[in-house]
Amino acid sequence: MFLAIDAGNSNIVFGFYDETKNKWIYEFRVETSRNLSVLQLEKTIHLFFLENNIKIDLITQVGISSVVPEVNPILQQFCMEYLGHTCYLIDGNSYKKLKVSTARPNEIGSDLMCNVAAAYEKFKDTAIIVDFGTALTFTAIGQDGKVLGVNIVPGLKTAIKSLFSNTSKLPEVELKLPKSALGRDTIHSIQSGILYGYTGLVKGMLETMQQEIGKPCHVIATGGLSSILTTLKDTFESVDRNLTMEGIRLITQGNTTLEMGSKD
Ligand SMILES: Nc1ncnc2c1ncn2[C@@H]1O[C@H](COP(=O)(O)OP(=O)(O)O)[C@@H](O)[C@H]1O
Ligand SMILES: CC(C)(COP(=O)(O)O)[C@@H](O)C(=O)NCCC(=O)O
Ligand SMILES: [K+]
Repeated sequence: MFLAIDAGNSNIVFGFYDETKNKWIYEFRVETSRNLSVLQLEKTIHLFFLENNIKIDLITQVGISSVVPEVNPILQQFCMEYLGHTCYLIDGNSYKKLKVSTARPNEIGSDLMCNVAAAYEKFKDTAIIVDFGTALTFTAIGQDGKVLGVNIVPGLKTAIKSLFSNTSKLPEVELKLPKSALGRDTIHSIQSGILYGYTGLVKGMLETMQQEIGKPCHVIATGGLSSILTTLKDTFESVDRNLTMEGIRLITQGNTTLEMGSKD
């Protein structure tokens, strides 16, 4: 069994891939805390393993993507102590040969690079990956797998939290699409503004990007919040919640069609 650990700014996701069944069989999330301790992580995971009858010995390999460097030592120590494994931490060296037309390839988040590897494996064609996490990101890949560009905006929850923390009177509202776009009270107004507003943002961004690329692209969504905007159901060719984990697996195992660069 392969274990992918995807450390994002809101959640650290542990994904378990069963190689005999060729599928992701479990997903486990913990909140990303910069004060996370190894002991705390071990306790939580231990319980999850017991509940799901997962045997540690079945884990043969561990790959990590992290965009939260503060938790890296904790995750590495966890792998060594609890799983008895060294882990492969994806970084700029993992994809140093990858064709990237952005100015500073090493700056790109490893989660986005994992998305690129997995989406290119799927389409082998121009594609845009929309990742609904703490940040909402758009990553464009060319026909040959070259990364054409990345756009970053505040994610849905981040936008809601930012209104709450920057105003006196706006509450933190549930991420729920209201029936009407015309807000009738404060909660409804925020929900409409964010959810219908982001619907337009995503559609507009995709249109602008495809115009610049000069052809229609495959568009795929991922991320913990990828199913909130039901208004976008016809915009995405597919929604793949495991895309980043799939990329972690492909890069760690050196199985990408893209020339990523050596992991040694
Ligand atoms: N099954 C789910 N249902 C609803 N929301 C979810 C689910 N899984 C994750 N989320 C939400 O998705 C967000 C995290 O998305 P994620 O893509 O993991 O972000 P990040 O990579 O920035 O940590 C969190 O706000 C979490 O509450
Ligand atoms: C854009 C991100 C913050 C997204 O992180 P997430 O929403 O998954 O927590 C992350 O990929 C990151 O820190 N990237 C570095 C900057 C870049 O990609 O150009
Ligand atoms: K992510």
